[in-house]
Amino acid sequence: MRSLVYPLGAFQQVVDRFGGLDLVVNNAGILSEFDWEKCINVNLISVVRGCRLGLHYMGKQNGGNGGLIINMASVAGIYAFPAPVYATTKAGVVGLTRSLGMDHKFGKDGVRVNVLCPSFTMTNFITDAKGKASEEDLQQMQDMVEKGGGFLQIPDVVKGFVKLLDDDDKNGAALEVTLQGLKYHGCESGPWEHE
Ligand SMILES: NC(=O)C1=CN([C@@H]2O[C@H](COP(=O)(O)OP(=O)(O)OC[C@H]3O[C@@H](n4cnc5c(N)ncnc54)[C@H](O)[C@@H]3O)[C@@H](O)[C@H]2O)C=CC1
Ligand SMILES: CCCCCC(=O)CC\C=C/C=C/C=C/[C@@H](O)[C@@H](O)CCCC(=O)O
Repeated sequence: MRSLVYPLGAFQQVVDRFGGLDLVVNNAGILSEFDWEKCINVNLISVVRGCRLGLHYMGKQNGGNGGLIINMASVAGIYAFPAPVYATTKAGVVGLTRSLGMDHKFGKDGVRVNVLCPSFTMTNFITDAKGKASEEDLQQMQDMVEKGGGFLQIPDVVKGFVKLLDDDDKNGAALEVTLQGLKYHGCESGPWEHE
């Protein structure tokens, strides 16, 4: 996903084979605090690229039928997190989603955009984390895991994903997934919205 060539080819292959596109999930993500530019490329720039391709192929203004984009961010994109660059990329994905989910954009392209923000989930991401951030920060993360009651399992995140598929009235919203359950972080209106 770090260049346009491959994803563009993949999107076009899907459209050619299935006659259209209904759902885009921008899932790829890494922890890489030392090679931080790689982290920004994979976690943020690639997600912008995936959203733009999804809007290109699904957008009604381009002859598409509308659709849904689900971006994978993290609770680290909402609250402070010991890996600052990783957190920055995830906060960027949350901001991107909220902005793409504005009503006037949906009115034009008919594409709903949401973001899933899980907490610590036991996947290869965790078992491969050693060396991707400082020992001190990784220890802080482990302390957070223990204070939070442990790791989510993949089915817990899937529940949040399915909720986003179903809730078609939450355009632009972020859905937080923790061991305490699912919680929407809506699109708080800005100061310009107030009378
Ligand atoms: N595991 C966790 O604790 C949490 C993970 N997330 C996010 O969930 C998403 C999925 O992560 P996991 O499944 O947990 O980790 P994972 O490491 O098991 O999966 C990440 C996937 O991204 C792919 N990927 C990495 N760089 C890529 C690139 N340049 N181009 C194409 N694909 C690439 C990898 O091949 C891998 O399949 C990530 O965005 C991650 O930041 C969010 C919150 C918590
Ligand atoms: C509260 C914010 C949670 C955000 C979680 C994420 O977005 C992804 C997690 C990012 C880094 C996690 C690193 C975890 C480090 C330690 O838990 C790890 O060293 C423990 C080793 C786990 C194992 O192999 O059993």
